[in-house]
Amino acid sequence: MEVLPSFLKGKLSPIMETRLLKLRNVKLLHFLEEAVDLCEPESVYIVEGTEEDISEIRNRALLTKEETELNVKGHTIHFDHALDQARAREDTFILGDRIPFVNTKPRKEGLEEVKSILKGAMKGRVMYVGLYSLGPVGSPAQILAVQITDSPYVIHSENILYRNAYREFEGDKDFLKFIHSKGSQDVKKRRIVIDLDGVVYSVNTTYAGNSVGLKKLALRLTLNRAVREGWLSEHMAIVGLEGSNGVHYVTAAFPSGSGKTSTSMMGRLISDDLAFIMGIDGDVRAWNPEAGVFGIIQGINSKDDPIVWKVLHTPGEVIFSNVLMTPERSAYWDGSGLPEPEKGINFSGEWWKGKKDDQGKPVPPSHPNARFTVSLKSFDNLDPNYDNPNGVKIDAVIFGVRDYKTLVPIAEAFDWEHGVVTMGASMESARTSAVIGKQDEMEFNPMALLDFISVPLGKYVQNYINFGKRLRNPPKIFGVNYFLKDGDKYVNSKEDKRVWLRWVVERLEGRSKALETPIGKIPLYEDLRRLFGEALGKEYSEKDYEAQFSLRLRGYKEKYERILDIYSKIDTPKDILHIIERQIQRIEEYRKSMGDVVSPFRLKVIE
Ligand SMILES: Nc1nc2c(ncn2[C@@H]2O[C@H](COP(=O)(O)OP(=O)(O)OP(=O)(O)O)[C@@H](O)[C@H]2O)c(=O)[nH]1
Ligand SMILES: O=C([O-])CC(=O)C(=O)O
Ligand SMILES: [Mn+2]
Repeated sequence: MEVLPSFLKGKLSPIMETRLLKLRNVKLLHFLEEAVDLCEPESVYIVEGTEEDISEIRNRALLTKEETELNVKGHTIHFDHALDQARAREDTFILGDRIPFVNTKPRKEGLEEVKSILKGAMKGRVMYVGLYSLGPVGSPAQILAVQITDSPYVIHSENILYRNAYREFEGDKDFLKFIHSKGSQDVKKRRIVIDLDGVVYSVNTTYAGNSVGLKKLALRLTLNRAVREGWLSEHMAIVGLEGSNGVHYVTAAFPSGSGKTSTSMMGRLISDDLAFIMGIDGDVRAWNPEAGVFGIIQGINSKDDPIVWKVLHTPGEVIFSNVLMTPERSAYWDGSGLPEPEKGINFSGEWWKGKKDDQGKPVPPSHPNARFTVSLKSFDNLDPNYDNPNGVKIDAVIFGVRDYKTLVPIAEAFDWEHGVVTMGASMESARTSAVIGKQDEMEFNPMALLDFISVPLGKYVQNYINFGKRLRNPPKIFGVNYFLKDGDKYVNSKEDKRVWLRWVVERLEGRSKALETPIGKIPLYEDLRRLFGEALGKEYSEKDYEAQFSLRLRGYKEKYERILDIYSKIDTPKDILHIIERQIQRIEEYRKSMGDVVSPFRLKVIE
């Protein structure tokens, strides 16, 4: 492969030509041919990932006005279209046969539609080709991926969020394939089309959750592969928690907008959003597919989030998206604790205090799903193992939800299967602004993967259970809820999660006891009082404990009846249904003898 194929003639500078031909990757050439024929770009830019490359792409994002420089060195701001501020669930399809809970489209129809929109979409534009590795290079979790896009903002984001891996593409290696075009940004023609065996297409959107292929689009592909190969590709943070016997790494699933990034800042950061998890010699090991954070900015303040606050106020590479740019060119967002500016520029254009939209609704200065994009390397709590090809050993798994009414702040499962089924597969959580559409409605969201499941759900849960069976000593599983309310007030503050995480560590090290309940094991008052003192220097009253840990058994019963109903109607293995049925039976027995709401002071200590 010494000569350039004809479809690329006139589209590559001599440097780019050398870069491409050096790889001798015929599969890559075939992919480029498809993209060039379809999108008809003026030229092609191969990203090698050198420092010059990275700064060149950042400059191009500024030149095309996809980003604007802020008044701190290295900081830029990007705006997505006012109607393109979050993941577009309704416009996202997996090609192929119907699968319950998955938005599918017949293959031929889906491909024809998206290709007709992408036809010629890059005319007069540069087509960027980013070459990355999901997971540390040389690890069992390494999966190569190629992003094609006409948006320098998208490539700039990926250079921050993923590991450039140009050299790994030498030879005929396989890779995941993503083609994105910002198109005309007509949201009516926004489509995200996922071919599980082929290319993922995304057009007429720039919001990173829809356009950055390696993030949530790749998750559908890797989840599907993981189920076929017997490992787990999850929507989870990975964090190291210090205990008396060293560091315990845990993974933590929370639906979008519900606690992954904030939990990952409570200990040693490995990952804030995604995890590849494999069984290796009987242990569980996990890797971060990513190398950066695309985090929610609303509510980030100096007291609750000192680590993120520092990153967002220090010179260095940061892309802010959909916050307010003040006349002094600084970034402002809601919940920062700073006074609201009088005016600025935001996702709706010019913004001023009191601005209303077409329907007369107030326009907030920053969008509730406004975000920051930053390399992991910028965080003071980054764990030295973040890029270790061996990953880290996982001792516990957390499944967390946003449940205002029923679930206790933390409970430990009886065992792996009980936790996987009644905590992970049974998650119900309130929708947040990370998805376009109605907010705050409770929805079924198994393992925080509702939008990303790409296999039948029963099969997915069975893979989880089988995964545990192959382990020497399966991790303990915990169910968490940071969002319980009494009336309209949260019963916990944001920092209380430190205490729940300490309890996890003490359970792993055998230093805290537990109370038996029908839904799992919960903390004792005495242990929590001690931990609130140690972790936060806070008094913890019996009244607080009772408000947080009373078992709302009627709510629990109704929840598991809904879950049983859902799983009974799809193709679910019998053993999984039995675990839910036994949970309902246990709740009913307790409820009959103890009533609808049971104070934790009436429960017995088990260990
Ligand atoms: N009330 C309350 N809010 C919290 C707590 N922890 C986090 N939040 C808020 O919940 C929102 C989402 O938290 P994140 O940790 O960013 O959620 P995430 O799971 O990383 O979300 P994605 O990045 O969309 O996947 C933010 O606005 C936080 O400020 C908590 O303990 N209590
Ligand atoms: O993908 C996104 O848009 C951001 C994110 O982390 C999520 O929604 O889970
Ligand atoms: Mn996050």
